[in-house]
Amino acid sequence: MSSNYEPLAPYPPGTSPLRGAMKDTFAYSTVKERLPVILTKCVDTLSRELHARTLAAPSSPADAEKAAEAKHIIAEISKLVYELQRDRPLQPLTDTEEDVGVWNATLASLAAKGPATWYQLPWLFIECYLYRKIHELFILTVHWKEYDIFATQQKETSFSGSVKSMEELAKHLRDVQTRTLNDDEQKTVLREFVHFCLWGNQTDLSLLQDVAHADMHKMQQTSAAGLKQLEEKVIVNDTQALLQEIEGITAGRVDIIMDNAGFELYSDLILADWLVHAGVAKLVVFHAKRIGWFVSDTTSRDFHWTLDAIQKHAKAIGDDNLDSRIERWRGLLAAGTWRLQVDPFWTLPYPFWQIPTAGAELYADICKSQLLIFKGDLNYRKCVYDLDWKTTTSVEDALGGLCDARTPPLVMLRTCKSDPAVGLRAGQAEELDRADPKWRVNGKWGMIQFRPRTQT
Ligand SMILES: O=P(O)(O)OC[C@@]1(O)O[C@H](CO)[C@@H](O)[C@@H]1O
Repeated sequence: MSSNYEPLAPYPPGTSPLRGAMKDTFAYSTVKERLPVILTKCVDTLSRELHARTLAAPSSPADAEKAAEAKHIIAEISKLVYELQRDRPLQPLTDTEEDVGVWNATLASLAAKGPATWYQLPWLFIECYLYRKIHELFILTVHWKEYDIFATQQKETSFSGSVKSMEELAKHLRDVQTRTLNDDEQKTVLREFVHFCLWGNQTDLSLLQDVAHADMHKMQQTSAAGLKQLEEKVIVNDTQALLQEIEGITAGRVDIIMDNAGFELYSDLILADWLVHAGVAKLVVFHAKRIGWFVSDTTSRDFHWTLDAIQKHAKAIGDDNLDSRIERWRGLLAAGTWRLQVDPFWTLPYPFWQIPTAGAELYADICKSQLLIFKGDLNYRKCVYDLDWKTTTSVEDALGGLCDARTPPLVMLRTCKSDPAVGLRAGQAEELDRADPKWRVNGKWGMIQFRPRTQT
C-alpha cells in the first residue's frame, strides 16, 4: 500500500457527496436507523458469546481476560451508537495496521473542510469507517483478533435459507453443461447466468436484518421463468453489449469484485463456472474483502466456509450433483483457473475513481483482465463516488477516474439499494418515481451497466 496518503478525489462541479444530514435520502435513514440497528446486533452477538459456556464463569486467567475484552468491545460499540446518534465527531483510528494512515489522513483532510461528524461527513466515508472501526476494536485485543462479528450470527445462520436455491441452480448448471448448445442457446444461457448473478445481489444482510432466513428462498431467482418476470425491473439493461464483449473473449481473464457472501457469492461462482466451461475465461479472479465489511461482504474466510458448508449440506442430503460441483470448484482453485485475491484497497475509504492512483498496484493487476464485474450496491456507490448525480449523467462522467484508457471493459451488476443512479434516459427517473417511489433503495430494481474500453 502506498504511504503517500492521497486526499479524496475532488468532486466535479455541481455535485456533492451524499451525507446523513440530507433528510430526504437513504443516507439519512441509514445513519439514523440502520447503522444503530447493525451496531446493536453486534452487541447482542458478543453478549451471547460472553454468556455462553466458559466465558460466563471463567475458570482460567485466559478466559477471564477474554471475557473482560468482550465487555470492553461491547462498551466501545455502545459508545459508537451513542456518538453516532448524537452526531459527534469521528475519532482517528489507533491501531497499527498498515491502512491506519490512510484512514486518519482522510479523516483529517475532511475535518479541515468542515464538521467531521457522523451526519455531516460523506455517507460513503462514515459508513466505511464504521466497519473499519469495528475491525479495530477486535484487533486491539488478544483473544478476539480473528473473530468476525458478522460471521456466526448472520452470514452463517442465513446460509440455511439459501441451500434450496443453491441446489436448484446447480441442477440448472448441470443441465446446460451436459447438453450440446448452438450459438443462440449458448447466448441465452450466458444471459441467464448474468441475470442470476445480478439478482443474487438482492439477499444482502445489511438490509435484511428482519427477514426470516426461511423466507430467503422466495426472494432468490433460480429459474429462467423467474428471470423473465424480472426483465422489466432492470432499469439500465446493457446485457446485449455485455454479451457481445464476452463473446469476443477467448481463454481470457475475468475479474469479479465480489459483494455479499451466501447466495450472492454462489451466483458469482455459477457465472464463473459457466465462463470457464464456455471457454471465455482461463482465469477468473475473485476479489474478497480483507475485513468484515457491510455485514455480509465476502471475506476469504467466508469464501472457503461457503464451499465447505455447501459440500457438507450436499453430502448430508445425498445431492451428488451439488457435491461434485463443489469438487469441481475446488479443482479450479487448486489449478489456478480460479484465484481468490484480497487487496487492502477494497476496504479503504477511497472511491474507485482512485484505483489508478491510490491503488496503483491493484490497478496494474486488474488491467490485465478482459472484463471487470463489479457486484452489488456498495461497489456501485464506490464506482460512481456516491455523489448526488442527476440520473441522466453519463456513465463515463460518473465513473470519473475509472474511465482511464487502460481500464478494462467493466460492468456493474447491482440491485438498487441506495440513492445514486446514473445513465438513465430523460424522464425515466420520474416514471420510476410514479411506478415505485422507493425504486432507488428497495432492492426490487436492478442495473446491468456496461462500459466498454475507452477508445483512444
Ligand atoms: O453492496 P450491497 O451489499 O449490495 O449493499 C450494501 C447496502 O445494503 O449497504 C449500504 C447502506 O448501508 C448501501 O450501499 C446498500 O444498500
